[in-house]
Amino acid sequence: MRLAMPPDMEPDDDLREPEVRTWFRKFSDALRGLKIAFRSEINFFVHLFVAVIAGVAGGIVTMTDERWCIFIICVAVVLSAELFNTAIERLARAVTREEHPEVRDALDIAAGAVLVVSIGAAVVGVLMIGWPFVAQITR
Ligand SMILES: Nc1ncnc2c1ncn2[C@@H]1O[C@H](COP(=O)(O)OP(=O)(O)OP(=O)(O)O)[C@@H](O)[C@H]1O
Repeated sequence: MRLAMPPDMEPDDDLREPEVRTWFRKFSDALRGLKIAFRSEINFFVHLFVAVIAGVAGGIVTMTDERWCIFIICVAVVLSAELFNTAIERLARAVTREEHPEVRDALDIAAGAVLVVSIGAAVVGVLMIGWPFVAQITR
């Protein structure tokens, strides 16, 4: 079966070679995404600020390598969730600027994902850094 060609498509459009993207190009596109997200979302600075404070407190209580790994994974997971949330917000805005119940659900679900990992990371931070830090300074 031959599908009808969209009106804005030239006859040879579907025969063109797909663009070969180098690893350098993919990497620079990913860095561009990071830059856009960090510039447009205050949430990243809030997460980074909390991470820096926790990192300094972690340095004071002298954590083991394993604990540093858990700390780094927590920070990476929270920032990744925030990046996905930002990406979904951008897509939603591109799809429609009108009120839409399913867009609302999608945005709220994405925000819920950030909330879940943030609470998880906060609990890990309190158990692994907060309490040892308080114990050390009140000794
Ligand atoms: N097109 C839409 N239709 C229906 N509800 C929407 C729509 N756009 C946004 N909302 C609602 O408004 C909320 C905030 O959306 P917005 O994209 O402005 O997020 P934000 O204020 O930048 O949030 P965040 O702090 O997570 O980045 C969404 O969680 C959703 O409930």
